[in-house]
Amino acid sequence: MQEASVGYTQTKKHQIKEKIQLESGKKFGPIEVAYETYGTLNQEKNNAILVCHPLTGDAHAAGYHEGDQDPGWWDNMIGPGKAFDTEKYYVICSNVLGGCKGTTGPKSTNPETGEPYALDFPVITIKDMVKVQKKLIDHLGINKLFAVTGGSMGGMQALQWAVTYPEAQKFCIPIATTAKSSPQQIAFNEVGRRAIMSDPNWNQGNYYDQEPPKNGLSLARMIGHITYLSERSMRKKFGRRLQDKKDLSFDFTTDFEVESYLKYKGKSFVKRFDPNSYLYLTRAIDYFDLTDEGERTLTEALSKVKCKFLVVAITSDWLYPRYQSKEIVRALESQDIEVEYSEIRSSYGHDAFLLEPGQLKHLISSFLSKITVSDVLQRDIPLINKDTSIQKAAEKMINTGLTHLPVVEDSNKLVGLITAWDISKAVAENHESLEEIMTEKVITASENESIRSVVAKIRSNNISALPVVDEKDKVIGLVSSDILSQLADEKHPVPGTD
Ligand SMILES: CC(=O)SCCNC(=O)CCNC(=O)[C@H](O)C(C)(C)COP(=O)(O)OP(=O)(O)OC[C@H]1O[C@@H](n2cnc3c(N)ncnc32)[C@H](O)[C@@H]1OP(=O)(O)O
Ligand SMILES: N[C@@H](CCO)C(=O)O
Repeated sequence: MQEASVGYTQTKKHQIKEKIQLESGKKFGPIEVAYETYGTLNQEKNNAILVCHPLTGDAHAAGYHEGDQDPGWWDNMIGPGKAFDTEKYYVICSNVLGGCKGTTGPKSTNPETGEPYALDFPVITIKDMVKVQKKLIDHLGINKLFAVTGGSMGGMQALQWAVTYPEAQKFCIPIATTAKSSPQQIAFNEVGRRAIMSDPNWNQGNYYDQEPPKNGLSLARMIGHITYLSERSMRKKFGRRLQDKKDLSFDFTTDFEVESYLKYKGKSFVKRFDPNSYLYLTRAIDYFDLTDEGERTLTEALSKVKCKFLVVAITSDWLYPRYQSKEIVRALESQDIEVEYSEIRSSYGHDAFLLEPGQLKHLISSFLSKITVSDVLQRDIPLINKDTSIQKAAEKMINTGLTHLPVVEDSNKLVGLITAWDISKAVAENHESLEEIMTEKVITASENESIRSVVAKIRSNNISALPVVDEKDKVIGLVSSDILSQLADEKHPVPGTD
């Protein structure tokens, strides 16, 4: 399928009225959450992918806002035919707590004072960000996310989701990240923060009605940006070329292209970011440590996770080096948790997760294509037996929204299937018992069957849901054609389809 844009998008808002308990012990609220969604949430609400943004990202991950020249920050990854294919998945991205792009952060108005919070905003952590995202996901009525993903600080959030809400996602794809910030990462963040706080315009964070600390923020971004590139990519991009001059100036004006580039990056950053948010978000990154400051090992921290992992590192990333991803992989493997490790081979450095969509698409789609029925089946379904009244069966369908109910006997052994159509027929033809109308030769799926195989069954028999049974014909759950067709791999059409 050809890649395409999700088109025009709009940022929506969700209000969390109650206060939430922060990791610091403080309670904080109300909170407004800015978010965008792309694609369509299916009826079962099981095709949602939460994309968590990196340090300076926002809710606008894909598509265009009216009047904008540039698309969202991960537009090369999200859209029809892209790695996160919006023809299959419903992609959600929200601005983090503490951010400056619509979600409550230091520049938001404190309802108690009517003034911006500034430094009265509480120190927040990755756990707190994730807690707020969970409230948004609950609000959208999604019990279980198909996947949670993100790069850098987004990868930290994805890991934290798997630890805090083990039942809430099937797949976790952390990219170019770590299970705990290293001294070097903290050190760079601290230099950036000092640059902001040393700017006289910072004024202890109270600059919202005056000139903001632009020089400090710009300097912080210049330092940060160096860490997002690799030595090789800088050499390739700039060499020692001079900017708009033939000779060295022998003063402290801009001589080299690389200097000009960094100044440009710093200057453009201040137009889109709040200095206080930079302080708070880098602090949240510093505090990120799944081992809770050594209170438990990483293996212990990850011992309760339930999802499958694809951990992606970047070969030239010296800010979040590969060993940090491998630590996560080893800890998961030692717990027998299914994990794949892959590398983006790139000279771009840390920012390669924004610049190598081709490789990422290949890694992610081949990882997601390995899913089986067990990854998508709905386990919590009502079962009925032959003696259930037709009215009761109809009630169960209405209450659950399911159009197929397996009929079982002792120990949940499958003996038949009732569909909404059967119920209509029973009413029209005056049948009195389920036994008269149920299908006895039921086509079923097994837990480890591939999606392709089940889609083939569904299409060739023209049915829309299958009971999933174990080797003793005991019902485990139900899969519907909706999610299955979406996940079927278009590169390998399912037999019997055009
Ligand atoms: C909303 C968000 O952005 S979310 C988070 C993701 N975004 C970021 O991280 C932004 C910071 N990262 C970057 O800028 C990254 O380098 C990338 C990955 C996003 C962009 O990579 P590339 O497309 O290779 O762009 P590159 O780094 O070369 O920068 C290009 C810009 O620098 C300018 N530039 C290049 N060389 C020079 C120079 N010698 N002097 C001055 N400016 C220069 C270009 O004119 C261009 O300007 P424009 O962005 O206004 O068009
Ligand atoms: N360059 C990205 C990654 C930082 O880790 C950003 O600014 O968010």
